[in-house]
Amino acid sequence: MNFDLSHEKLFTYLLILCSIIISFGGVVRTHKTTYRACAVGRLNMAAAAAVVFRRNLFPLKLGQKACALHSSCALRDADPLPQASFFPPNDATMLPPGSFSDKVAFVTGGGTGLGRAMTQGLSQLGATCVIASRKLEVLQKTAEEITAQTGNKVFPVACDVRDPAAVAQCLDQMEKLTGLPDVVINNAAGNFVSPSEKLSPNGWKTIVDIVLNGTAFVTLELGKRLIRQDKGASFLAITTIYAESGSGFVVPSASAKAGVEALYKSLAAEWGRYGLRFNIIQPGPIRTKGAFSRLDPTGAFEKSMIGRIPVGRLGTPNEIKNLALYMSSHYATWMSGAVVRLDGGEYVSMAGEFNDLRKVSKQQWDLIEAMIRQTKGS
Ligand SMILES: CCCCC/C=C\C/C=C\C/C=C\C=C\C(=O)SCCNC(=O)CCNC(=O)[C@H](O)C(C)(C)COP(=O)(O)OP(=O)(O)OC[C@H]1O[C@@H](n2cnc3c(N)ncnc32)[C@H](O)[C@@H]1OP(=O)(O)O
Ligand SMILES: NC(=O)C1=CN([C@@H]2O[C@H](COP(=O)(O)OP(=O)(O)OC[C@H]3O[C@@H](n4cnc5c(N)ncnc54)[C@H](OP(=O)(O)O)[C@@H]3O)[C@@H](O)[C@H]2O)C=CC1
Repeated sequence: MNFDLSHEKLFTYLLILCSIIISFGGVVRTHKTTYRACAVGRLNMAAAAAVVFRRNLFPLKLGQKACALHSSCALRDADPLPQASFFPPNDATMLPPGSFSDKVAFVTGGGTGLGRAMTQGLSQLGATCVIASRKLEVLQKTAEEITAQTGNKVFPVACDVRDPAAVAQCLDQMEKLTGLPDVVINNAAGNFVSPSEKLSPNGWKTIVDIVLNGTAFVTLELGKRLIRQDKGASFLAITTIYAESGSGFVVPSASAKAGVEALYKSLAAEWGRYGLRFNIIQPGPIRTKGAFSRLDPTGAFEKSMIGRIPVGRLGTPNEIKNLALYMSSHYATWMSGAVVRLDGGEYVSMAGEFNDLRKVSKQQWDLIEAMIRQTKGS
């Protein structure tokens, strides 16, 4: 019998064995690294298997704790590249105080991640905010925390944007609480990575319903009400850089986000006459629990993702906040139909045919140049 076991395979099998031991609650030492299973019960096995998967793709640093697939664990934090020190994020709120005094802002998905950061910024600059999503407790907690910080009211309203009747009810509630908004941010989304051949019709529908139909229901219903009251407003949609390129493994999201961009560009053209502006932000990767737990649950891809961002780091929620505040403010009244990419250069970095030549060393360049110069004729 031919046992073709390379060192690499043996190591993998050893790790799988370790992961099984971990799943029974143990602590295992391999290669001077201590892995403590961060999950309990049934999640133990999945977490440990994820560690094995990740380790085989991108080795963990010695001493780094494995923490995959469990909500009680902090998200992993892959190191930025050296050039990131040139580009530190500036999290301070950029616009002058009072920029949104007497304004009302409506933010979908405002309880978590980027939506929460944008709500915090709007509130800090004087806006009264209404945040809407499915989980009322999450919204309530965020609303209390922000109000305590800024002194301005944040109203939580439960709403599943997939349901047009629920959207109408939510807007009725907002009208009673605050009146119609001056600023609307369509930020709610759903997503998960999956090979397209594994997608069920309901998997497809769920994402398209949240992202495209949800944005359309909110935007059309609010637009009609604003038009009836002859009130102007700024609409902003949060899409993604792959809305433009498309992307495998997130096909429903890519399709729905592209639809959102078409919706917003179309309405910018049609509804300017009613005092309504429509703009789009395409963020690159920003570590939020919502996104990373569904798009890189093992943490295997974070390092390579950072590697292709010219600025050498992920974005921060506050960087999106500052751009969103500007685009929604009275400083940006001439901006409509705009699509602004904020991604540390990731999109162009992935697009350029020759960009992998960044990996070529100085000595290799000398060699390459010499070879090219030696070539005569064609
Ligand atoms: C190269 C690697 C790159 C790594 C990238 C890392 C970082 C990120 C970088 C860039 C990010 C760019 C864009 C990000 C866009 C985003 O939108 S991020 C925001 C993500 N946030 C959320 O998704 C929050 C809300 N999400 C949810 O509530 C749920 O995840 C869900 C969207 C599934 C909706 O929940 P619910 O309504 O409860 O649906 P169900 O659980 O009932 O599921 C509905 C159907 O979908 C199927 N399904 C669910 N998960 C999967 C899966 N993982 N794979 C395949 N199918 C799935 C489920 O089975 C249901 O279908 P059936 O009824 O079974 O047929
Ligand atoms: N983080 C990133 O790297 C990137 C994010 N984006 C975009 O940024 C936006 C925010 O994402 P992020 O903050 O990272 O992730 P989150 O998961 O934190 O945000 C998504 C929000 O949408 C809400 N939501 C989901 N489904 C529904 C629904 N059916 N009805 C109402 N609300 C819903 C969720 O609240 P609840 O569960 O209470 O309903 C949640 O607050 C999204 O549009 C996303 O596509 C784009 C590119 C990169």
